[in-house]
Amino acid sequence: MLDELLAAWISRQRWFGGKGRPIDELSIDSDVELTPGLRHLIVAVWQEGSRDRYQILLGERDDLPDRLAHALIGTVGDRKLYDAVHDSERMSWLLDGMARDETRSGLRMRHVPGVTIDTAPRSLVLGAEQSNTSLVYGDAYICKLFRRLIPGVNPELEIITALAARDAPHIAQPYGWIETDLDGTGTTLAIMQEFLTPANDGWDLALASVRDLYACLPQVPAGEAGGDFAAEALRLGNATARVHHELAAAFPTSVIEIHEVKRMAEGFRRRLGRAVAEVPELRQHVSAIEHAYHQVELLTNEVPVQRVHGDYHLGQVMRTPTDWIILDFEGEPGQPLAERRALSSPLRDVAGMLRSFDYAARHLLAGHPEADGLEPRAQEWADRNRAAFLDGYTEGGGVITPADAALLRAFELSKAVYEVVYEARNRPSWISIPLAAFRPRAT
Ligand SMILES: Nc1ncnc2c1ncn2[C@@H]1O[C@H](COP(=O)(O)OP(=O)(O)O)[C@@H](O)[C@H]1O
Ligand SMILES: O=P(O)(O)O[C@H]1O[C@H](CO)[C@@H](O[C@H]2O[C@H](CO)[C@@H](O)[C@H](O)[C@H]2O)[C@H](O)[C@H]1O
Repeated sequence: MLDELLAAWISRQRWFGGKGRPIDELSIDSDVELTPGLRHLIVAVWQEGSRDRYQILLGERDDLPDRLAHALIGTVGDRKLYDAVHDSERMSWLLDGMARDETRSGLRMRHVPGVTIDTAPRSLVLGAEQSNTSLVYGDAYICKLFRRLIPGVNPELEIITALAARDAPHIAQPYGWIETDLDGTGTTLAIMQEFLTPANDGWDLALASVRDLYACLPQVPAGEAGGDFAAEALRLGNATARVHHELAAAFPTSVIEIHEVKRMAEGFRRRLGRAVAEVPELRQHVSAIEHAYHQVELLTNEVPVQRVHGDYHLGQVMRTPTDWIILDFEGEPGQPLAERRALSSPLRDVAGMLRSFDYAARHLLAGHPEADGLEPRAQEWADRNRAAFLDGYTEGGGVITPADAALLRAFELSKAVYEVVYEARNRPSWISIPLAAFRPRAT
């Protein structure tokens, strides 16, 4: 009964990674009471022979107040069951637990040594388009609850604690975390960090700039439009290079020898093969993409690798009054943990952000009645900000040599392939944005 209710509910959640595929079965792997009226569930969702596990904080009440009506999952007996992340009373329990380093029903709640947690703030669920669920406590903390669980320490926790220990700039301070054992392995369930305020998401800032440019009549060059973003793109490039430097200092680094570079191209091809099988629109671009991947096989230099961000885009960076802060070092949601923690070329992150400038420029064109006329403006905005970001990256000490062009292009295309699948699953009306990346271009 509960499993059926959860299966129907989970498939509608923004953070559910298996959208677009029917759920064959949902089973409850663990169900523990944390405190009266609050249960922690780990459920296994079976789809087309594969299993993903998710965590759910399940609230139970006899009556559901109006403020929680939208969180209702269903009624079992005379109890209302609901998504407890929306219940600030129950969510105080997590904050208290981290403040006191408590362990309850197998959940270990911890704070970063030396930090004192204020337990007074009440939580609100952040309304962001997310692969997880974030609770904001007052204007002090943001606690990200990972929805899809993968056994092991989350790379984001690993990275931000290592960078904070080095007093690295451009990160949000970590304050606490929650973990449990999954398949016998300590597994991160949540991470709590400093809540940045006032601060603006890079995506929102970039879109404001693009809107300004489109609205600017008579048309002026992007650099002369009111909301030009290039100075910010430059600063962001600079911050990115500094964080790459810190990551290289905090974790081991290595190189991919020339004879192994071929394997990188094979990795790109495997992802392409899987993507084409899922999204047939990609098929017509395969030979152009393959051509770019082949250039990687012709590289004659070894490739330096290190820990990287892994899913770098404008939605992962925030501008505070003083600086750019980089968030969400957990890699691409949906990839195996080993892949997300693997050393990679920092060019992968550079490529991710370059793609994001294209996204910001093109996102307002999808469905726009004047899309054709605005297309050159979109290209101009993207080119200008991509170039500024690259300048900032090298100014900040990042290394991009002429020989890196082939690898950077391959990373960009591989990211676009990932994005096509991501959009097909999550936002089909956006799919034209990453598909535009496969058109021939000058740079
Ligand atoms: N430390 C923070 N301070 C303020 N806002 C934050 C912070 N961390 C994340 N956010 C907001 O939450 C959004 C989603 O966060 P993110 O870590 O990218 O989650 P997800 O991995 O689920 O996408 C960000 O785009 C940003 O708007
Ligand atoms: O932020 P997440 O870790 O959940 O990342 C996933 O979702 C992103 C969308 O929210 C997605 O990013 C794509 O869309 C962005 C605009 O919404 C754009 O800035 C990015 O360049 C583009 O890749 C990301 O790929 C996905 O992993």
